[in-house]
Amino acid sequence: MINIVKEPRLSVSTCCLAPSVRRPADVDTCSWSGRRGHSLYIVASAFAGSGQGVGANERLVATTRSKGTRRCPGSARPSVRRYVAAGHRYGIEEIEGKGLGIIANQNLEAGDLVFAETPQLTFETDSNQAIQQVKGKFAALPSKMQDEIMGLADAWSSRGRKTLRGIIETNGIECEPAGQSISRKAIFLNLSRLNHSCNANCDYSWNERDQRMEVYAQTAICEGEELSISYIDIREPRQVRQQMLQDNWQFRCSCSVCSMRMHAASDKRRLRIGELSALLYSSRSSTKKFRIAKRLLRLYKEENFAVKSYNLEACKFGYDAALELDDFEAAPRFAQLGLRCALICHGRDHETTKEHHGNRASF
Ligand SMILES: C[S@@+](CC[C@H](N)C(=O)[O-])C[C@H]1O[C@@H](n2cnc3c(N)ncnc32)[C@H](O)[C@@H]1O
Repeated sequence: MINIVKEPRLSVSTCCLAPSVRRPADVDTCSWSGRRGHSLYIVASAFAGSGQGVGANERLVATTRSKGTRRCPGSARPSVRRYVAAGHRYGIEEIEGKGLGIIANQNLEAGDLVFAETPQLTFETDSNQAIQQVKGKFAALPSKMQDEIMGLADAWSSRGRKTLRGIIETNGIECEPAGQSISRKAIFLNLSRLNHSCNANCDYSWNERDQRMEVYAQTAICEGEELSISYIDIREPRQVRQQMLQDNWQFRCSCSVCSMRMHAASDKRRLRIGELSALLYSSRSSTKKFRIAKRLLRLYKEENFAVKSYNLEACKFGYDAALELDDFEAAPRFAQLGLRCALICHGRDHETTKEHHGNRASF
């Protein structure tokens, strides 16, 4: 999940689909005039049935929020109609200034699976033929699915005229087993509605066995709160983050971190976090890696990072370094924390979680 090479996590950022001038070509043979646009009539994609995702072609229906449930302080939202599938943990609705977004329909705990979704369109991003491949696959889809895909946001649309290329740039998301270079991306109908935050409360994890993307809550979330993911590596100061989001998704981020008036301390911390994270990979000394891992864990806590993939990375390095240093007190602590983070990021059955289970069990 972590890109050490600081590139956007969402969107297609390859030579084939994202040339140095990132704006997709105006003339695109797969252009669309936005027939349905941002309609609130959404048909969910097919799911490999965890019971927590939306079923294949299940229509999302309007509901109103149930009364009398726990609410987060300050999360009161005007009474809105939600478009949800009955019994699901989230709904899709209009969010002021952001287009559509996803809202929690119930209180969630860290590690809860919010939904799982199979991709509608996959493509290789390291192929010179990437855009042709996407167009070919798109053309082969049923027209209803083409409509659904063309109903997704296009950050590059001009006067409401969307292009397939713009939609892929805006919504394409990597789906590779952890640790592999990103060369396969996909379009998902529901996942694509998650907006960005520089301290997101959700993260996504590719489940290679079931060939589906899973979205996990990273912290406790109250009913009515917006669910968010991070489109970029957030270990950057505000100005860099804002520039990346503007360049790649055409919006100015006003998340809780970006809108802090006193952001100097956060910027300083994130810069340091970025430097230390890079050092984890470049350093050859186990002693140094061990110290960096511990320092990073402290900084993530101070910066209140909700997403646990960064902690998971630090735990993995810390655990390996502790073993190399024969530190049999620290190693199980890293293993224990790593397992907790893996469960929150990836759920029980993921290979990464099993690896951390193994580490924990060896003590
Ligand atoms: C992947 S889409 C997310 C869903 C989108 N809001 C929709 O209506 O389908 C990305 C686009 O959503 C909008 N967006 C995402 N996060 C945002 C944020 N934090 N603030 C404002 N706009 C945001 C931007 O227009 C961006 O190009």
